[in-house]
Amino acid sequence: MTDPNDVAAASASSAPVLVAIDGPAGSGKSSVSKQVARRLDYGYLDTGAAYRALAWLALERGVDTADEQAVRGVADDFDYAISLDPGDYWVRVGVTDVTDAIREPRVTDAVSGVARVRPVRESVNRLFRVLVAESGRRGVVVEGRDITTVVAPDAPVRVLLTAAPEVRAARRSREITTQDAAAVADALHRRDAADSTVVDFLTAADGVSVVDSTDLDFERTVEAVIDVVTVSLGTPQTGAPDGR
Ligand SMILES: Nc1ncnc2c1ncn2[C@@H]1O[C@H](COP(=O)(O)OP(=O)(O)O)[C@@H](O)[C@H]1O
Ligand SMILES: Nc1ccn([C@@H]2O[C@H](COP(=O)(O)OP(=O)(O)O)[C@@H](O)[C@H]2O)c(=O)n1
Repeated sequence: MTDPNDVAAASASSAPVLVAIDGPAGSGKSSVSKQVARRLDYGYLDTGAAYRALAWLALERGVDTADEQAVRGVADDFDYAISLDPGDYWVRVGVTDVTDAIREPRVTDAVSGVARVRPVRESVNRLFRVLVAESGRRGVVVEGRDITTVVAPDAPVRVLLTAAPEVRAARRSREITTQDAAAVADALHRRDAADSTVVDFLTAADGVSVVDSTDLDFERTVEAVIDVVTVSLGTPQTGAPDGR
């Protein structure tokens, strides 16, 4: 895990503009954030991938994710890397590419157990801040559950991306073809319930703008988030010409 001393060194370098996006499972955080980052020519940081990669590593090692002490042991030896390029997304643990493996249902089922361990959260949060500070980007879209409240409460742009539970479950079940829709919906609601005991990502904190995508298609959701960025930063945001 990252040396806390790295944080001071990292924060001394020029700080990218942060767009913080939180929300429940299936609200569109990853896909919308990635597209917003492309449009603005910003970096993109998927924070959930770190918790998923840690859960993957715990499963690889046969560690019971209900055992906090054992999970902390795995986190102490977590060689993690993630791409912040929205056009080239990958996640690695050591030399292993785990980009696809961390989306497997067995990992999804285990991830909340890992995410509820406080020292693990503190440790990955330090890592996120270093990744952003060292990104070399003029801005980074960071998405997760506690970005607007814990990881980057001072971010100039803070968004809570929501959608009705049945809409989120339907979106996720269209992606997962190895499980039936009822099982996917059940797993999603159970995970939200477990996760929301640790951080509140269902109500907007003060100063956080809500984008409800229940009745918006993907494109309109991206535009709604870019509108929040424009209003929050006070200038129209122009990104890369190939950002669309
Ligand atoms: N506004 C939207 N309308 C329809 N589908 C959407 C919308 N936003 C996201 N999606 C789709 O819903 C699915 C879940 O989105 P995802 O970005 O993985 O959500 P999250 O990261 O919040 O779990 C993806 O297949 C995505 O393409
Ligand atoms: N900032 C974050 C991001 C994710 N997580 C945890 O990581 C898990 C996976 O996050 P994710 O963003 O990949 O989940 P999806 O909503 O994309 O399915 C969540 O279910 C939470 O347990 C968290 O606790 N805090």
